[in-house]
This record gives sequence, C-alpha cells and structure tokens, in this order.
Amino acid sequence: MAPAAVVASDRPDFLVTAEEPKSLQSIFVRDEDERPKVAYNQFSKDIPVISLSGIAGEERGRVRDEVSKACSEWGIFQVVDHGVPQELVDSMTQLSRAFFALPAEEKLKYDMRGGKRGGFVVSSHLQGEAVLDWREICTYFSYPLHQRDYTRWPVKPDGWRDVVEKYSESLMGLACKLLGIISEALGLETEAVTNACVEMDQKVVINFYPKCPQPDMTLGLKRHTDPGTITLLLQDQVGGLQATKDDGKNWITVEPIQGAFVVNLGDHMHYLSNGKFKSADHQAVVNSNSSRLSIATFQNPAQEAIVYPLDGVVKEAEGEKCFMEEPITFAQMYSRKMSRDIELARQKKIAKLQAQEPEGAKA
Ligand SMILES: O=C(O)CCC(=O)C(=O)O
Ligand SMILES: [Fe+2]
Repeated sequence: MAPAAVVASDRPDFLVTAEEPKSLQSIFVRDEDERPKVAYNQFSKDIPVISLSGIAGEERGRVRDEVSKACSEWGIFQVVDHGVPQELVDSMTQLSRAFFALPAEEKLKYDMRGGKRGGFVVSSHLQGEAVLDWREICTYFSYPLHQRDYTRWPVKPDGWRDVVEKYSESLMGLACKLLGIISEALGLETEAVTNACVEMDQKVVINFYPKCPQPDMTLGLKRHTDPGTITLLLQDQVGGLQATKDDGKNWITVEPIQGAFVVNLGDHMHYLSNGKFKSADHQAVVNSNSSRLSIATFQNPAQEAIVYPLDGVVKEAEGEKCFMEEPITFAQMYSRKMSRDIELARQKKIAKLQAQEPEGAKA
C-alpha cells in the first residue's frame, strides 16, 4: 500500500508568489469530511471574552470564575486588558508580515526541512501528513533561554529579532499570570501548574495564510488540539480561527478582537485537570479575499515534566476517578500523540484507496 506521507517533491518551497495561483494543487485538497463547514468571517460571540483588569486585586475572584467556566466548556477564551503593550503587538505583527513578504530565497535561508529546530517552512515541519496545510510558518524556540539557538532566528526584516525577544518575554509573563489563575480555578495553589511544567518552554509560531484560490477545499491548519499547557494566539482582523466543543458537529468562527489574545488550553492542561478542563479543538480556515496572519505562542512543560492529574484535583471522596492509568513524561505524551495522528492519517488514506478500487480488485 502506498505510504500516506507527502513526498518531498510534492511539497512547494513557498506559497507566497507575485502572481496568485488560479487553482489549488491537489496536495492541499482535503477529504470532504475535513473541509470547512462555516465561513471564515461568520463570527460568533460564543467564546468568552475575559478582562484581566484588576486580576491582582479585588477582581481576581471574578476572573477565576470566568476562566473556570470557559475552560470547562470550551478550553478556549479571549483575554483583554492583559498588560502586553499595544506598541509591541503592533511591531510584532507588522514585522512578521514584512518577513513573509521577503523574497523566497531570503526566507529559505532558514528552511526547516530536514529536522532543523526553528525557521521557515510551508505547511508544517512535521513528517507524515497526507495533505498539506495552506500556510507558511516561521517559528522560534524562545525558552528556556539556555537552549535558544539564534542561528535559527531570521535576521530580516531589520529589528524583528529584537521585537521577537521582547514579545516572547512579555507573553511568558502573561502566560504565567494565566496559569496562576487556571491553577486557582482548579482549587489549587497559584503555582501548581507552573511547578508541574518544571521549566517552562516557549515556542512562537507565526502563521501566514496567503489568499487561497479554492478555500472551500482546503484548510489553513487542520483540526487539532495543541499538545502543550496553554497557547496564546494573536490574530489579525480577517478571521479564520474556528473551534468546536462537540467533536466537530458544529463549528464556530472566533470573532477577532483588536488587541485581544485567544487562550487555548492544550492536552497537557487537560491531563493535569483530570479532564475537567478541555483542550481546545480547533482549526484555521482560509479565504480568497485576503491573507491572514496569526501568531501562536505555545507554552509547554519541559520534556521530562510528568503528565498526570495534579494532587488535589481528583476528589476521590466525591467518587471521582483518575482518568490516566499511569504517569508519563511530556516527551512520551507528545510522541504518542504524533504517532496516533500519523496512524489515523495512514488508515484514512488506505480506506480511501480501497473505496476507489474496483470491486473485483478487492481481496
Ligand atoms: O491561525 C490560527 O488561528 C490557529 C493557529 C493554531 O491553532 C496553531 O498555530 O496551533
Ligand atoms: Fe493550534
């Protein structure tokens, strides 16, 4: 049986071109059941928007309750009044757009293919996908500081590196503030989740989704949950982030709010909470009217951090059970997730090929 993975020669080096393509290459065409069901600009107000103003004082209880409700229902919410300076957000957005507008040969100096840690690539740096995502990405591994490899950080456009450093630091601060509230929302000490991360790891992925000739047949980023603890997502005003809380039956498009961050809980957080908090089930759709930029800051635990419900979360006296059989490390959790995703894609491809075979050819 043919392998499900994309072969290297099918993968374009870049998507941004002077002349917009008229049709979609087949490598981007998704199966019908994966295609978008809701328009990129049909915005919904279902995702809670939470103001962090007064979080260190008398508003803390309100913020905690709102976060708790959003995490149980969706695993996703937006935050405003978060303290990240607007000028920094504006510079980060503007310089990121300028990076994707650079000539392809400049971006390809940081080509990530072949397992490089950080840089530029089309779709995803992961191996084994059967269909490609309609996006270019640039990614930085920003924390822990002692693992930072500046040789993988683009030097153009001028000044960007400096802005990325400031942005990373500011978002690390916001993430820690949020993890404190999330710990309290679980009825635990403020430091419980950050302690469980051992040493906080941070990766910034800048997603650029060019205008797409046939947006109904593809996705900017296929449906997934983020593996880590939380993700802070900055999106422009175009729209395209979609979420589902009922396993893909209904989708909503998250309304872009100027200056807000979308907060997604990841699988690590879901496990730490014994499933009380959801990991956000989401995807990004594209459109033919405008390109879109989003910047995802992934806050992950250390590779050796233990993934298991936190002490005090499982109330055995109230009849609750621990939903994990045994503790595993984050590295194990991640590799199991990746193998599962690749295996699912492989099985799907096989089923599709078998369905296409003429009756007589089926053994
Ligand atoms: O672009 C978006 O809105 C979603 C990005 C995302 O989910 C990711 O990078 O993991
Ligand atoms: Fe994501």
